[in-house]
Amino acid sequence: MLASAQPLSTSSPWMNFLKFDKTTVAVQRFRSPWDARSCFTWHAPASMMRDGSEFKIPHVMSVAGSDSGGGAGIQADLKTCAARGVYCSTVITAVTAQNTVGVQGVHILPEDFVAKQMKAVLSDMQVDVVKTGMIPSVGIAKVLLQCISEFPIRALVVDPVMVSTSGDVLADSSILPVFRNELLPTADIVTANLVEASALLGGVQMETIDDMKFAAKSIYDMGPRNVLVKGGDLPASLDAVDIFFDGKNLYELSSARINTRNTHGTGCALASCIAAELAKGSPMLSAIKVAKRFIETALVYSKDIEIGGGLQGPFDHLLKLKNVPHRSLARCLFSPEKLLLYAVTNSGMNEKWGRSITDAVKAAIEGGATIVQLREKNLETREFLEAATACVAICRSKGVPLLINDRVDIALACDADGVHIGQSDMPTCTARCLLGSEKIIGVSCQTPEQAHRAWIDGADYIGCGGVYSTNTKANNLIIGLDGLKSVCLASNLPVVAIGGINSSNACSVMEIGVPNLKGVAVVSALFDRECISTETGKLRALLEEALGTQNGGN
Ligand SMILES: Nc1ncnc2c1ncn2[C@@H]1O[C@H](COP(=O)(O)OP(=O)(O)O)[C@@H](O)[C@H]1O
Ligand SMILES: Cc1ncc(COP(=O)(O)O)c(N)n1
Repeated sequence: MLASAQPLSTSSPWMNFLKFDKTTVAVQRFRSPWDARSCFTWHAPASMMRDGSEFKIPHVMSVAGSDSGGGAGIQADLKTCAARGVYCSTVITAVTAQNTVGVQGVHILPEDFVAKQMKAVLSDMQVDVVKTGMIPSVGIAKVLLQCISEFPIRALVVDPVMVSTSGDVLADSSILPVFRNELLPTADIVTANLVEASALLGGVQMETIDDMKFAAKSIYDMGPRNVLVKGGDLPASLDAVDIFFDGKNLYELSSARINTRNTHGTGCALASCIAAELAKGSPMLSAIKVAKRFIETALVYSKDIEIGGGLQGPFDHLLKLKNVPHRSLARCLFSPEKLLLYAVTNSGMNEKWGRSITDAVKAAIEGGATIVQLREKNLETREFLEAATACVAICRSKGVPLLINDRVDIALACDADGVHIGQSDMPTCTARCLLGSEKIIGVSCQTPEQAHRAWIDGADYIGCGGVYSTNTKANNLIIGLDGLKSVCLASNLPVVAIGGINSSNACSVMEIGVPNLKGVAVVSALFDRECISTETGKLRALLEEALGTQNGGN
């Protein structure tokens, strides 16, 4: 259940009188009606609560400007929420023509159209948290205040965007009174950078941590429930220090200052990450700590990426842009025909013959393997990852897909083409969530029920066996050719047969007469032989012949 908000009056009775010098801060303080609401008495994490059969997805609505360069504004909010696993709807207040050099133009949207966007979202979707960025006009601020008074939300995060990192004005000083008198008093948190904090406080100097502490307390006196003063631009500080004030305690939140030009949009991402964590149900201080860590991690990851030629570059919220170790080599698209001769490695056999995994994989590909799986049960993770990364490079250069047995983490880390999982490994749908839609997932099935399930759960192919007895898998059930056929018939997925298959029985397997049986997976008959490439070549020729006979017979 969401906590419901008290309706908010649009006329503002919470006028504060602040005198902005450090000695006298005379404050007449009226808290907003939101003080009375229980927006932070979280009944249960909003995230992933099962309500009947449906998941309640934490939802942030971002009310902000569009940054054509994609680093800040709405674009930053969308990426941040996606990275944090939270749904983000967007109400665009202005469209900016912007890049890493600066802001070349600002087109403010008509306030009635901003209102239309807001109502469209709020009237239909259950928004947990509203996060505001660029509010470029008093009219748009009023529209926002009106809308959030009409619809229940759990929290309001205000990032009082005024000037871009490049120094361009995004909201002029005419916005300050409505910020001070109306928006801030309704906010659960305000996240102001040094320039914004100074502007809100009528131009106070912001040069030291003590100035930031003073500012946090003074802004708090304008009515928000919490204040974060961000020190990204604090000249004298070696660390990136932010000051958080919750009305009782002051916190100095410090992280390493990352030496990079790619800090465009950090403020937007910080605020939307706080909003995302609040939407999941986090208390305020932990939401801020998570957000700060999120920024630090993203900046470390992105410190050397090059997008645009200006002074302030964007960073990578999703930590994905560099994750293509072999970017010059195209990923293999999976087609069922690739299952024809499926080579599955075995570390014991490589040890026996004194071969490295990479040499074994190279030889199998040379002989004509059409797909390779690394099935390494003895290697430590580090060693396995190194070998897998090398094998990905080899396989990709030859257009042969490489899958990892069981280890989704290794597959992700080395950017393999996918995984092969068994019935007692990670569930297929969980593996799919982790791997995304592009990776190949193969599932071992021995029964028609398992085969049907694999199809429903989003597998790409089925590995079916043991067709014959084998000593590469202990206690393996032998299902024979009949079992193989019934599995094939139970699923629309392509099937590869496995278990004791070699050049003397491969043709009989391929001749069972089901169109979705696409090939054979082989371990010993390739890797427990003196010359892997010769054995692979022989088997490939036999399979081609069996295929030719089948196609000729059609
Ligand atoms: N170079 C940096 N290294 C680490 N953290 C940074 C760096 N620059 C900014 N931050 C952090 O990013 C967040 C946004 O801060 P800031 O850049 O001051 O906001 P804005 O983008 O609104 O100007 C803060 O948590 C700040 O500490
Ligand atoms: C549309 C829009 N919103 C916010 C910012 C602030 O981001 P930054 O301070 O990093 O320039 C921006 N530049 N553009």
